[in-house]
Amino acid sequence: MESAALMWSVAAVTAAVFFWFVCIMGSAEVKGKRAVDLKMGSITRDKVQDKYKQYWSFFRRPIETLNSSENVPAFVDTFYNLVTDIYEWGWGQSFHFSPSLPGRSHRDATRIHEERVVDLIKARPGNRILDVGCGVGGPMRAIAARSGSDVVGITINEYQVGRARAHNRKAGLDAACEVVCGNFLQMPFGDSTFDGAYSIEATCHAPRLEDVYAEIYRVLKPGAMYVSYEWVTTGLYRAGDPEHVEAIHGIERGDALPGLRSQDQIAEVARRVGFEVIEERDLALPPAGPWWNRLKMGRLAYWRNHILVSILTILRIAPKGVVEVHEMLYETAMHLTRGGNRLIISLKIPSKVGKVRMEWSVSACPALQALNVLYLAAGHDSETGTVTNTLFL
Ligand SMILES: C=C(CC[C@@H](C)[C@H]1CC[C@H]2C3=CC[C@H]4[C@H](C)[C@@H](O)CC[C@]4(C)[C@H]3CC[C@]12C)C(C)C
Ligand SMILES: C[S@@+](CC[C@H](N)C(=O)[O-])C[C@H]1O[C@@H](n2cnc3c(N)ncnc32)[C@H](O)[C@@H]1O
Repeated sequence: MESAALMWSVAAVTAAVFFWFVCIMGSAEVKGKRAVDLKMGSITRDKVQDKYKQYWSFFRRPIETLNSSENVPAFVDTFYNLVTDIYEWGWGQSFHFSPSLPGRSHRDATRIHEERVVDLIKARPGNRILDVGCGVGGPMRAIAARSGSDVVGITINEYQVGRARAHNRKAGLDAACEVVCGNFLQMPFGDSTFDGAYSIEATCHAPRLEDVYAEIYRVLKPGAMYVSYEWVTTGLYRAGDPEHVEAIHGIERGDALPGLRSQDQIAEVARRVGFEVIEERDLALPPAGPWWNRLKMGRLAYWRNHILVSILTILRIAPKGVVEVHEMLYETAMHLTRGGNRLIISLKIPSKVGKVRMEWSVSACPALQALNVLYLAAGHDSETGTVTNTLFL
């Protein structure tokens, strides 16, 4: 009798520890996803491993063949089927980095970085704003809530559309946020139909940046503003250094990128399609804290997540293939950290491009600088050529 009671107690404790490990420790940052709910987007369970292998062999090809390939959007779609739930579970609803802000949480830094868009493109209540490559809509909700604008997001991935709509409803923002499934290289929107646009770490998936920038230019009303947070290689990147090349290729393979562009190419492309470039800035440079800091979540956290996905796969709760996808993301995180530490990749060159001309003057505001925030004042007037606008970046 006593040994039966002991066995039951051991079983109960084991179950409680397992529940805590999976459901509490393994729950999403923003409680959006739990480890036990990991799916692989719209891919059926039995196809996950095959799809992962197809993805991997496609993105291991030489970059020159990738950026001329018509198949890139289809493989980017597969990539987001494979990673969307893991991103939500391990990172949250905003699939991007942000400059780290001393004394502020990652969550705050993310929101501040997103809300900065509102000022940059001057989004106002009643405006129609386009989110190019919207993911599951973390930025879209922050920007709609902050600006009172209506935001229309586009993503190539159907599964993300469902996730974004569900989050919008839950946040009570479904009237202000619309999500469309489509290719940003051929958008299903009329010419001159948006008052502003932004893209956050999304246009790096385009094989040719011209194509997506030209589409954005087409759908913007004359004078409207566009801001893009781009992933780029910096001037320190040396194509002859094997360590640099390995880091950059690792980032491209593990993030479905058909070839990273260098920092001096972005504004040039924007001009070529008709934009006037108003301002360009590398937010990875001081005073901003390193964007890759957040990846230093510690080997323990990665190890815990690895054990979790392995157990869930053995129990057939998670589909076969999840462990490989998780492993790929871990490798990618290592390459991103290496690239960041060597300063050969910068993830933040927001280039603010618009169809109007404005004069900019930069002045330092000590109080704001303490938060690693820069203060910009712009002057421009319709009659005299100088209106006053104050932007907090
Ligand atoms: C802009 C893009 C995505 C940027 C980031 C949101 C993601 C890049 C690498 C991802 C991650 C790497 C390691 C994962 C970890 C192994 C896992 O346990 C939990 C999730 C990760 C932290 C995951 C989260 C998202 C990233 C940081 C690209 C695609 C253009
Ligand atoms: C790294 S995520 C960023 C998502 C979002 N901007 C955010 O910060 O949370 C990149 C997004 O770009 C989208 N994307 C990539 N290529 C696309 C294409 N050709 N057409 C539409 N969306 C695309 C992906 O589906 C994904 O939603």
